[in-house]
Amino acid sequence: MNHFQYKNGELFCEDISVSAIAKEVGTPFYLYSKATLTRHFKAFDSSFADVDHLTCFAVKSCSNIAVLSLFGSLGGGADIVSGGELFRAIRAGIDPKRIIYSGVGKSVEELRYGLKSGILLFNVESEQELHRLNSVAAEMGVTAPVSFRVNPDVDPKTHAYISTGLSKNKFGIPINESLDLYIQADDMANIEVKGVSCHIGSQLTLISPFVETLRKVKGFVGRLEEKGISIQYIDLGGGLGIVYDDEEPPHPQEYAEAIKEEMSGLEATLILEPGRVIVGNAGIMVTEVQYTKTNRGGDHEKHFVVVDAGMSDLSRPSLYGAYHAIQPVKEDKAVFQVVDIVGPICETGDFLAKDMAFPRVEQGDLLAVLSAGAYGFTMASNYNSRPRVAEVMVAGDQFKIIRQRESMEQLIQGESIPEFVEK
Ligand SMILES: Cc1ncc(COP(=O)(O)O)c(C=O)c1O
Ligand SMILES: N[C@@H](CCCC[NH3+])C(=O)O
Repeated sequence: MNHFQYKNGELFCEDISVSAIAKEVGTPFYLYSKATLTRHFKAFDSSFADVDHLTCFAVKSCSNIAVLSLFGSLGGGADIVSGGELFRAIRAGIDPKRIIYSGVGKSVEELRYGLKSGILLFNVESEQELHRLNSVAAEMGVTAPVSFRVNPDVDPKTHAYISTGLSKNKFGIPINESLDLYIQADDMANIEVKGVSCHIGSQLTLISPFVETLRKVKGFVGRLEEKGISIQYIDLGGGLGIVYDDEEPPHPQEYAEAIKEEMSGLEATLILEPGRVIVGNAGIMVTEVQYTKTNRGGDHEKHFVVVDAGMSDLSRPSLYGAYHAIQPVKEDKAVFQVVDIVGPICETGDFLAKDMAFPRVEQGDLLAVLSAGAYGFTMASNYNSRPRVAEVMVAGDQFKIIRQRESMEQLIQGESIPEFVEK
């Protein structure tokens, strides 16, 4: 359930019509519903209410500080993967003791920043990272709290580009080779071993890969205990899928029940890193039709709806062939035709939808691209020198721009013409 619904033929976000927002903000823009964000966060988090757990929202999925601050106020922490995300999380008021740091390529500077900030855990992804972290911590005279991200070699049965827990993926340390690393880390002066973490992929629609992973982790924790290494945190990562089209992902409650059953007997705090399941259907992208056209070949004709948002604003369709439902903001359009909905960017791969049966729309009509709250704005770029779009949050009958549309000046901010180029 989300708060993007039609009322009298007009799409509303909570109590405000999307057209009214577009009139003030211009297009394109991302639009988030506070009530939906809150509802989805609580639905996930409260499913684990009876176990010791921490929900660390995956910042990469939707990183606006207003969104992070909302989840912080609901008791959430943050799963970060860069110094930039750490900066955002702290600015949003998230307690560093609720921040965990994943990622295969943490730089010395980023490790230092994490240590200085006093984060809860570093999810270390390689032996070299462990050594780097130990020496940075030694140099700073502190101890680094560590989980290793183990790679359980479980097939998450999702898109190949967002599968992360197979042995052929770059993430984590093969679970079978991790024991020696734990023993090594346990002896290091500036490392405190605290947990085991994993994350097998994103947009999972089955529970079984999570359960298989947790079983492997559980077995591994037993082996660690035999070596005298006790584990305080078990981090299962994120990955629960959502409905974009006709998927049937499990409800967070079902997911939680399966996990809790497997966790029984373990004395550790459970950490979860959900992203998409919380924000995916709490945000849409609004775009305006610029042109419609038909390109005819010998034996075919192709209809295009050209809109003012493209792959630089929402890259998922181009990057993964991902499906996003698209609907006109005004519902009264009745004649359907099969169209490609494309952006203004000079790439054939710049599309938001391909061969979609779509009501006949006209120049100036507003379209809502649904399920755009996760990996939407955060994956936007300035390709074709397009300023990044605005982000807006609605709460009831109010809305606020939570990120201004970029200006032309911001587009070239930091650029300069050196003397040896100037005429
Ligand atoms: C380490 C890590 N944690 C959490 C997530 C969040 O995943 P999702 O948005 O699928 O819940 C990701 C992204 O897949 C990730 O790489
Ligand atoms: N960017 C991906 C998800 C990647 C998750 C990161 N580990 C998507 O849009 O589906």
